[in-house]
Amino acid sequence: MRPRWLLVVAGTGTEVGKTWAACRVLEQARWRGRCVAVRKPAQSYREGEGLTDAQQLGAASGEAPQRVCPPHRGYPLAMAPPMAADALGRSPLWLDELMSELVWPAGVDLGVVETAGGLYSPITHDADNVRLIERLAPDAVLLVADAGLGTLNAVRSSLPALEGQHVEVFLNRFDAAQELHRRNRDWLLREGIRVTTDVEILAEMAAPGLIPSSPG
Ligand SMILES: C[C@@H]1NC(=O)N[C@@H]1CCCCCC(=O)O
Repeated sequence: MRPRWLLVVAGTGTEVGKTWAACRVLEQARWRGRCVAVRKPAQSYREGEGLTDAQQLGAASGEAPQRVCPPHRGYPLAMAPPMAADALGRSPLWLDELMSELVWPAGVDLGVVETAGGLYSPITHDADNVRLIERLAPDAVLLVADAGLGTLNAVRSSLPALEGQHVEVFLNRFDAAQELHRRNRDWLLREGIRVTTDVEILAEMAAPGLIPSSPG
């Protein structure tokens, strides 16, 4: 059963803070009494280096990590998941299989899918995250980018890959005291890009369908 609102959390690259942002969205929606669920179709990680993405996301959504990412889709090697599968001698990943494993419980208000790596990073042997997002046909995409130097290129080169999607850009690690951060935000806004730097309103931005319209 499809969630009422399906949000993809994608990134301009790896380690820009996708998991952190996804956790904040899930927590905010839960605080508002919404039923949430999160999926990471495949993940790779450095073994012994803290919590995996699925563990962090599960803590935020209240789900077991193995429901967030099936254990056979977890690769203890920091590479794109299909590359890690090759390197570990495990079977190849196919988009159709990942899609069929994405199962949602009934009655979910907000379903979040977190991608792995940047938009053009391969997620399976036959697809990158752009294709995964096309197949998911989400209600919105939260594109997470770092707020510092390189932001303009990272955001502007990612957006064409998301043509046709409703995109909200979140500038992570934004520091209003830094002129570069402020100017990056203003530059993107001036180009008509929807940008937020405020983590407190992330869920409202990324999932406006969660806020019930007032009667009358
Ligand atoms: C280690 C990170 N964890 C995860 O699940 N995905 C990241 C992997 C990023 C792969 C980037 C491949 C590339 O674009 O070169």
